[in-house]
Amino acid sequence: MRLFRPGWTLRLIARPGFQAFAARVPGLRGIARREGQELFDLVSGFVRAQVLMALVQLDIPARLLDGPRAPGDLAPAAGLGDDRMALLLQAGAGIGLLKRRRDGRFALARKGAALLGVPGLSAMIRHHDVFYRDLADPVALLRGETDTELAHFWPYVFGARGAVPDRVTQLYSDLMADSQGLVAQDTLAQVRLGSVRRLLDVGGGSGAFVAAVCAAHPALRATVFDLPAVMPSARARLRDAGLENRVDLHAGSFRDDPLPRGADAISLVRVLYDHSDETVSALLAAVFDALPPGGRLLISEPMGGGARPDPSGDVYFAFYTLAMRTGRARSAERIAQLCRDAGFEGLRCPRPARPYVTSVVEAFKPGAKFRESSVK
Ligand SMILES: C[S@@+](CC[C@H](N)C(=O)[O-])C[C@H]1O[C@@H](n2cnc3c(N)ncnc32)[C@H](O)[C@@H]1O
Repeated sequence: MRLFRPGWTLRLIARPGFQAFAARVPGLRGIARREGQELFDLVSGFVRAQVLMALVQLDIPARLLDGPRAPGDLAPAAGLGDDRMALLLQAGAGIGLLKRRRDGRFALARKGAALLGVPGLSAMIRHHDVFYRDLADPVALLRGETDTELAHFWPYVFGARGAVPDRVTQLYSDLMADSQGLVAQDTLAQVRLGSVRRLLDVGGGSGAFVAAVCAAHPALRATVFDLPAVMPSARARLRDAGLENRVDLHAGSFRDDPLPRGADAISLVRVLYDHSDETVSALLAAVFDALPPGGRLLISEPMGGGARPDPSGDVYFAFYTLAMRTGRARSAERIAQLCRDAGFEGLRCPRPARPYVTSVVEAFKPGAKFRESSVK
């Protein structure tokens, strides 16, 4: 007979009496306090996120960039009374974005300054009002009973073609392009594209990834393939970057149209997680078809659902894609399997530097060129 049934420690910890006991015992006390604080951080997570939202909506970090300010200085422009501004600034200091000075003024903390320095982060926070409304009843969301706003916010989710207002297309293109700098940086650090002659970026949005690749590889040419509605913003961005002679634009839907041929590498950056397994399998088959023997497939996006759950892929992106209703955050192993099913080999899943930014999977179409490059 076993002395202790499996899980006895968890049942012990779950007893209110044990919690009171642990708070008194040296050794256990430190652990209980730390875990208690972590638990409370989870309980108050939504309030923290809303404090962050208020700070960003009222431009407080930007307004503190020139130096510390008193609540009374900042209150009128925000339409708040001095006491409410003091409450908000105090909360901002509580979550580590601001610092309270002895004289009662508030200054930007390092994290608050970094928030301004990450392109697209403020815009991302601002658009979370939509996401939070979708999360208002998380069980209903999980049961599929919510008509989510995010599904309508991202117009291509249901395969829309051209019927989306320009303002909406521009908004999502900007959100994606702003955050693309970090994604491109982490992606390019994980792969060597020196031998690539032409890159086809499928779902390439307004061309921000291709622009970063062209800057890193001056001899490379590229094509951006995306929905017709996205083409005007891609054209404008690539023209501003002086890349109109190196990058072609190809309008189409990968659900309905063949992918252009002629590229020896194809990238899918933050594309797969928007779509169902069925759409992803069909897309990977089309990519396989469009590549020459030895051609390279590069997938880069936040991933989740793997053996080591993490708060970015398995909480944020998992629920974000759930609210979008068509896709899901997949693990590198799952993506690699879908690639193998499509015929790819030579799979690489390098360890991501910042999983909350992106993770990479690289694969090759079987063929002479792949064998040559893999021997190097
Ligand atoms: C999340 S955004 C990523 C954009 C860009 N790759 C990036 O990382 O910034 C997904 C992109 O896929 C494009 N897309 C979605 N469905 C598509 C389809 N059926 N055919 C072509 N592009 C599509 C969208 O228009 C959008 O630009």
